[in-house]
Amino acid sequence: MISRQYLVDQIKQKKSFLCVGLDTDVEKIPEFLKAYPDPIFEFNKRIIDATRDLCISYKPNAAFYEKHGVSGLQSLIATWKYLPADCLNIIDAKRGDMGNTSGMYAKAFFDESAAGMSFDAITLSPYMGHDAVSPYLEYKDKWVIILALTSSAGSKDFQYLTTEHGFLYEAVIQKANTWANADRIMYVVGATKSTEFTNIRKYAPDNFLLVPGVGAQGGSLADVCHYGMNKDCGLIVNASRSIIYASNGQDFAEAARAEALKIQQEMQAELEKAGII
Ligand SMILES: O=C(O)c1cc(=O)[nH]c(=O)n1[C@@H]1O[C@H](COP(=O)(O)O)[C@@H](O)[C@H]1O
Repeated sequence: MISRQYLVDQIKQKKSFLCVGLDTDVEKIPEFLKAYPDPIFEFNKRIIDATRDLCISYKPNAAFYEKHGVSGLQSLIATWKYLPADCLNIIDAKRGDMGNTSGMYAKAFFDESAAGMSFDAITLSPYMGHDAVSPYLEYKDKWVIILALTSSAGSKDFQYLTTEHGFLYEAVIQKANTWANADRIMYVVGATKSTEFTNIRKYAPDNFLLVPGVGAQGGSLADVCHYGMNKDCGLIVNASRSIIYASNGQDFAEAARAEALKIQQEMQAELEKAGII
């Protein structure tokens, strides 16, 4: 299991809290890779080889694989098998269904004997409540990552509705933190919402936060660190397109590395500034 302490140690060792998003779109990968039997896996493999020392996590987004049906599932399984064991490997599936069904999704992504994959963590929608999340938390060595305040424009439609516990996204965190095994819950907070991090930290002072939205979506890493970092860092910041599509030529893996290195160096400076390393 990737324990909380292991994650903190990895952050200190690699001087990074970067998660590379494997949102692998066949329309965007270099042409020459299409000659390989599994172009998606071939692309991911080279991205992983080029970035594994610079990041502490990878996050394949299930949609980019499911889109291709059976072959996409095969690419996802091959990618999972190749993901480095020292990284927190997240399946970004944003599932959330009633208990019985959630149990099936949990098996699919957590139990290798079912579909051939066993990710360390999964993203989940909290909308259907406790029974949508608890089947995943029953896996003692796994993390769940609950959508709290997303980076999307549509976050305003529901997440900012006011409840007796504050905004809905605040109510989500307060409630989920009361559930059994809540020590294995992380929350998604978009980098585009950096000023809200102070608020989020009131309810989730110690939880790790998965923060997408830097790079292509324009969120500021400096702001995320300023408002969201805790004493252990407590952040896993994802970038997908800005890294993996830095180039679509023969040099795509080197270009991805250069982009990841830029982010890692900024992260190192932030960790030093906070006295974490
Ligand atoms: O759960 C997520 O990872 C997620 C939540 C959110 O609020 N915003 C968000 O962008 N994401 C995911 O994070 C990734 C961001 O990709 P880029 O915008 O290309 O860096 C995509 O896979 C999104 O689906």
